[in-house]
Amino acid sequence: MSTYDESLPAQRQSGAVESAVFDAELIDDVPQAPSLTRWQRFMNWWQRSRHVPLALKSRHAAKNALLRLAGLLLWSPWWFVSAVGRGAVAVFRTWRKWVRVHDYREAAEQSEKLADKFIEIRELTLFRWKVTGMTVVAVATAGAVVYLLYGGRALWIAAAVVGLGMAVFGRRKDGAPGRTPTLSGPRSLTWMMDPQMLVDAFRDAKLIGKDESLRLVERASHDGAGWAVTVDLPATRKAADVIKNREALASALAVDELQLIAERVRGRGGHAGRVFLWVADSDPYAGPPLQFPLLDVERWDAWQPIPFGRDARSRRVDMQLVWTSLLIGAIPRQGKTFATRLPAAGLILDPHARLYVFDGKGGKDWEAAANVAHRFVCGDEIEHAERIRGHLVELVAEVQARYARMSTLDDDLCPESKITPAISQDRDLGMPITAVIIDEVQVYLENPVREDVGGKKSTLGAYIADLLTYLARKGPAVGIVVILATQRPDSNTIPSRLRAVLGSRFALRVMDWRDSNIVLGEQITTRGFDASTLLPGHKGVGILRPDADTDTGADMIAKTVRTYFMANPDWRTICERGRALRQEAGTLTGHAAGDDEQRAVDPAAVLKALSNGAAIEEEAVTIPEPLASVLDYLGDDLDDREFVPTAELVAALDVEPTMFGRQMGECGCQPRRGRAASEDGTIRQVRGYYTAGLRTAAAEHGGDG
Ligand SMILES: Nc1ncnc2c1ncn2[C@@H]1O[C@H](COP(=O)(O)OP(=O)(O)OP(=O)(O)O)[C@@H](O)[C@H]1O
Repeated sequence: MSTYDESLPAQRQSGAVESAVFDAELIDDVPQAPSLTRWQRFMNWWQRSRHVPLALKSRHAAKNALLRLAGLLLWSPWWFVSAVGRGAVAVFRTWRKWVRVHDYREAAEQSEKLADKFIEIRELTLFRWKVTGMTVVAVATAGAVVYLLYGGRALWIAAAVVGLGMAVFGRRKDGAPGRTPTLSGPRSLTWMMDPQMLVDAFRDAKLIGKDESLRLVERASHDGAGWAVTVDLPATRKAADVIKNREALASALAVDELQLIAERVRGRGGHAGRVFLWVADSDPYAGPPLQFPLLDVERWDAWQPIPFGRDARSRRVDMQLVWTSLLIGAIPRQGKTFATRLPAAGLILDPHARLYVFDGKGGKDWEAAANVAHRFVCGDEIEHAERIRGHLVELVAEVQARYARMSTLDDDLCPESKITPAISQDRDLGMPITAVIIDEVQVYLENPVREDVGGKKSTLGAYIADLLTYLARKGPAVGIVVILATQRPDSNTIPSRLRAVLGSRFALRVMDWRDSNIVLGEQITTRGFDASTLLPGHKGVGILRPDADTDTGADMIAKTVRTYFMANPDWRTICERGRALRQEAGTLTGHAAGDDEQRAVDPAAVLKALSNGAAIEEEAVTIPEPLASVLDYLGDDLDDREFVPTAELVAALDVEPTMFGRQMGECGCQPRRGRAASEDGTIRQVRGYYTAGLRTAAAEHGGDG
């Protein structure tokens, strides 16, 4: 999947460099292009010169400088008042400590000599109270004298001087803990005025240490519908951790996590510690639906990435279908069918593409595709599931035949034993790009009808899962694309062996983080992506995890995408256009051409293919650490014991307790209070893990629980 910006300027890497910034240091390490002309040389000098003020170097910088100045002026009274307030509190605290002889008292307490020193401390306290009283009287007298001699103005001047002193005393110290007090509301506005706010937010979110700082590659600036900034983390910190803990950073910046985009800057000009942050001014997924760009297109090439939606920064996100397969999961009414119809539309507009469309919902949503699909089944009865099984068996045989046919092609036409555009469009070879699109696939996968598969007892649903697994595993190389959509993304419905071979994933809102992991892949929540946190009102918004093996998915783990909207009449128009294109090209076949007859296939060959292709193999069980070690340690005790104290596990596994707790949480195991016998035999309440919870978590990760 690829993203590119049509409407916004690309993320700026070059640009002006600020000479002095609060706590942060600005750098400019992006290479400049070699100057050619005199004008370019002059501009080069102008941009680099220390003597030319930053604000004169570009219109953008001038705008930012003006905004910054306006901001400074606007905010300065507030800063002063709050600094004086902090100063007053600090002065009061210091005085209180002094008057109560705090340090002396503490030292005596620590050396357990408080009783001996009590009289001494009391005397000193009384003396300091007297000094305080005398000072108050002296100041009041001095105030009265000044007022009598010089009038009220002198008192105001004195108050201002004292206020200034308080402000200096109360100025914020670097690394002061806690949230930075500011006016409520998003703090993105303040970034550009005060990079220290950003540094504080990183500290508050525990992404950098108390004594660490950020290096701003470029000062925060307005970019599109939000504020952008690129920062370098301290040497020991990783950009991936910022992405992972985006929610904490969003909280520190007081914005919704959907508004905060954190991306790694990779390749040239990037490194493992460089993060690009973008905070949307408002909800980036609100507003009128986005129109599907292919509505205005006469035809499309299935080999081209298909427009799928836009990310928060309004950059287009495309989806490459050839070479991969797609799983779409969501709870009902979030836009699953609409999202599934987008890649389908791209394929429909390619007259060379062949479609197998199966709709388990049985409504009107896919009706129009019947006019263009080679195979079409709509309904959730047993007869529908059986017909689908027949069509999938036919397709498995077709995959085998394609492999056999490709092995006879010469190297010019087929250089890599893989389908090419030329092969897929050559009608004599009969290997068009073929998509199997199944909406509400769980309807068929859960079909309990008993089925005898090659002498083994199975169910119709399990057999369909095996066939789909084979197609998703072996099909992409010969031009088969599998697209499955489900409203029940749980591990029982979509077997892990099938999920494991579905390369691209798209999760609209789901019930909880486990379902999110099931659709998007294990551990994705720990990398900062959780589809259960998407908002119900955000129809059509989901997290896309592209196939890392495709060109368009190589550079990103996942991203939140707002899918294009294609209303039913537009969908029908696209299907009609697809039919007309096929009629013109002579490629209208199967159901759409009134031919529903299944090709004769050798069932034994299909069964052999399934077992040879290991489609019925179970996916390797990968239980993440430290859960795997905990299960290892408990062994048979997992069934015999009800509760294991955290202290016991920490000691047995020799791990750091805080980190252990966090990692167990990421594996889905939360510590609870339980009863355990201590060394002296007494029963005590301690924190630990119930073995039932450990078993459930293990099962979630594919173990036998
Ligand atoms: N990209 C989008 N932008 C705006 N609204 C959308 C988008 N996609 C879907 N919707 C809205 O969401 C509603 C539900 O969509 P859809 O029918 O695809 O949901 P679903 O998840 O398939 O539901 P079900 O599981 O009940 O079939 C639609 O009526 C549509 O108006």
